[in-house]
Amino acid sequence: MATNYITTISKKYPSFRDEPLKTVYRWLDGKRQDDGAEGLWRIHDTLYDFTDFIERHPGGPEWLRLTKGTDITEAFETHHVTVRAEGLLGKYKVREATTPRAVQLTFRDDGFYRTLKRRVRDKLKDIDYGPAQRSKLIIDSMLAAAFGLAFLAIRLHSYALATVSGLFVCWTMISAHNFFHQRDNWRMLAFNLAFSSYREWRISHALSHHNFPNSILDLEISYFEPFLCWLPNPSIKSSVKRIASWLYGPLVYSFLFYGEFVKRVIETYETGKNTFFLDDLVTLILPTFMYVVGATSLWEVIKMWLFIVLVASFLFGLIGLNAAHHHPKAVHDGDQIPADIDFAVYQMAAVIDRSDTKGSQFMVLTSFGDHCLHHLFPTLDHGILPQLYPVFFETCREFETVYRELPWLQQIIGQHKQLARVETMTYKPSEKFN
Ligand code: HEM
Repeated sequence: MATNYITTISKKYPSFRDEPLKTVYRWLDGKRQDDGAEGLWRIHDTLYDFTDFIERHPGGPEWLRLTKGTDITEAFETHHVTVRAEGLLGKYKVREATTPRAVQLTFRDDGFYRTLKRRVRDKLKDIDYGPAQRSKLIIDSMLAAAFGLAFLAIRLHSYALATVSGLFVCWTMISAHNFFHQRDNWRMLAFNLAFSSYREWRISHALSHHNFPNSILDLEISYFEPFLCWLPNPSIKSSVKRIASWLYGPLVYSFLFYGEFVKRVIETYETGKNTFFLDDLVTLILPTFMYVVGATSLWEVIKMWLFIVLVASFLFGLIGLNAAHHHPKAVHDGDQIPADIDFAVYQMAAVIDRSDTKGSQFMVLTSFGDHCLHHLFPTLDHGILPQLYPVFFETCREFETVYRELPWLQQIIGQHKQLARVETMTYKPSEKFN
């Protein structure tokens, strides 16, 4: 039978996507307008009212508070591996939705994702959870190293040591990403170490990017579009931008963290909506510590701290934007994908894993490693993901979907080729890779 293809997972061009100030709250407003959730929460084709459940939600109240009025199908499916959450749905059901879903990703009971989830659920009963504890030890050690090096840097007036401190700030933040995907816990706050916000990333990264990677619904695509454009669409990237972005890309990486802060200041000023919370003060802990223990001038501390943030930002961009999504063979909106694509198959289409970090828990935790499995089960600690490969590969074979991986150098070269790519391609799940 001939396969039908589609070129986007979003049936409708997302509302507010092209507004000049792209923010997480505007993204949620757009979903409220487009998702047919009628002011409630939508899962598949049913509407629910979880108002009374918000404060009791084991994952934390924020997830449900933020998503009222939107379709949470993908988030609901991926954030609950056990059947407990599904068992609660009946209690909160209101009625059937009147419009079809805006996103064309499927979760058939006999499809790839649900089959794999059942197998993972069984597997989780007898795996070793020791590595999840080790993840905590790793992030705690990196946090301590970031502070220790910042102390030495300010005492010895050494920008070389400040650079290494920046590396540890970056690694700490990437590892904190493992924790903000999970139920509320203090380690997620480490993500706020350098002007970033775990709260905003739970929307832009966990709800937007994770569920709809490389699509027009992915904020990690639209945020960068004025500067770095990965969609293969000549109408949004001129010939000059396609190549010039290779040169100024590193500058974009360096100012990512400052940019996030400035954007939130502008948003608060322009919309009157406060986007700052008590946890944003975490950003000030490192410079305050440097000032207290460094016994030097405030100006010295500010200069060196801003330098540490710059280094951390550059490395975060370098690692994050070359991690797994922007190789020319990774599907981007505009490329052809099979119609009715299963959620898991779409994730595999949009991810090419890093092969060189496999097997090292430290490397995986600090490089967005084991990314495919992480997209499929974001609440599972990165430390335990390697134990799931046997059931994952078994399911890949059964559904004739090829798992793809490449070393970092090829990911970096691929990311630059993707910035230049304007021709679209067709993704065939069973097609051989390499
Ligand atoms: C935007 C949608 C949602 C998100 C992002 C979300 C996120 C999460 C997260 C991060 C956890 C912690 C997982 C862990 O530590 O293993 C969790 C647990 C849980 N959530 Fe949600 N959740 C959502 C919607 C819901 C809804 C609608 C229900 C109930 C009807 C629900 C019920 C539960 C339950 C029972 C748990 C405990 C863990 C389990 O037994 O699976 N969640 N959720």
